[in-house]
Amino acid sequence: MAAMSLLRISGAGKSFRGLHALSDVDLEVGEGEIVGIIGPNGAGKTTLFNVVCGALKPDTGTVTLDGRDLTGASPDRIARAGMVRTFQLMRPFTSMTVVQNVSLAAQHRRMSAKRLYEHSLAVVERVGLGPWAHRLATELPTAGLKRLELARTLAMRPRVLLLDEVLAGLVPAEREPVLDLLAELREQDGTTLLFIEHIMAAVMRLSDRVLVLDQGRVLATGAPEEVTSDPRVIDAYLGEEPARVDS
Ligand SMILES: Nc1ncnc2c1ncn2[C@@H]1O[C@H](COP(=O)(O)OP(=O)(O)OP(=O)(O)O)[C@@H](O)[C@H]1O
Repeated sequence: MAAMSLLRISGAGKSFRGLHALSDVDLEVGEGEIVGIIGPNGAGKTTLFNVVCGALKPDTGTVTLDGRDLTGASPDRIARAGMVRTFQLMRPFTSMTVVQNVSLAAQHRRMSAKRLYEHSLAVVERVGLGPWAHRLATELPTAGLKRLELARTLAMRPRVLLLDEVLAGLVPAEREPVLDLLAELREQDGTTLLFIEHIMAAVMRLSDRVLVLDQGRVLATGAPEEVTSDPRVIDAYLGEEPARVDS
């Protein structure tokens, strides 16, 4: 790769009491690139996100963003450096409206109260929650909560956004607008995306490149068509449930 990578994960390893959740994982991601992360349950996908975003300190290896070493830094510092993740099961602050929940996430950006409100409202509208902006976040249906989680991360204006199964729990008709929004983030904002996803149709559509993890190791990496036709990937992951490719 000629251009310098924005995000560089090098030799990342993490064990839990002897279980190698992540072993010697290397990944370089260019600015504006979209990388899908797949693999069977327990492959280490979430652990990789946690190591990158500072929720876990890796036992080995380094994580750098734009040449800056962020290995083992706090999630807060990493977020300020421009890298944030979404959580699968987000719990909004119950007594707050949708826009207030988003404001809370953006607060560290040192804006005036008025500017913070406008910024948060714009993000809420961008993710399609405009009509819900002033309702309690707890009134949102699942699809709405997923959008709110996305909005909370977007409010931080990430350079690198890590998405943990943002499509899980959505019916196909609800997935489309989310996929469109993710593609738009790259097109309009140049946001770099890493996304863990089990829905292969989405992985195929969105990814420039796919990383396959298996038992904590990189099993394969390459263009979506390349990776999904790799016999080792079919064996370790896709083969179990061929229907995944179309689902
Ligand atoms: N905090 C922890 N303590 C102990 N073991 C853990 C911890 N977090 C993860 N593990 C183990 O590490 C391995 C990798 O888990 P991880 O959650 O990263 O996999 P995953 O690929 O995200 O799986 P899934 O698709 O099921 O979410 C699993 O065996 C898991 O049980």
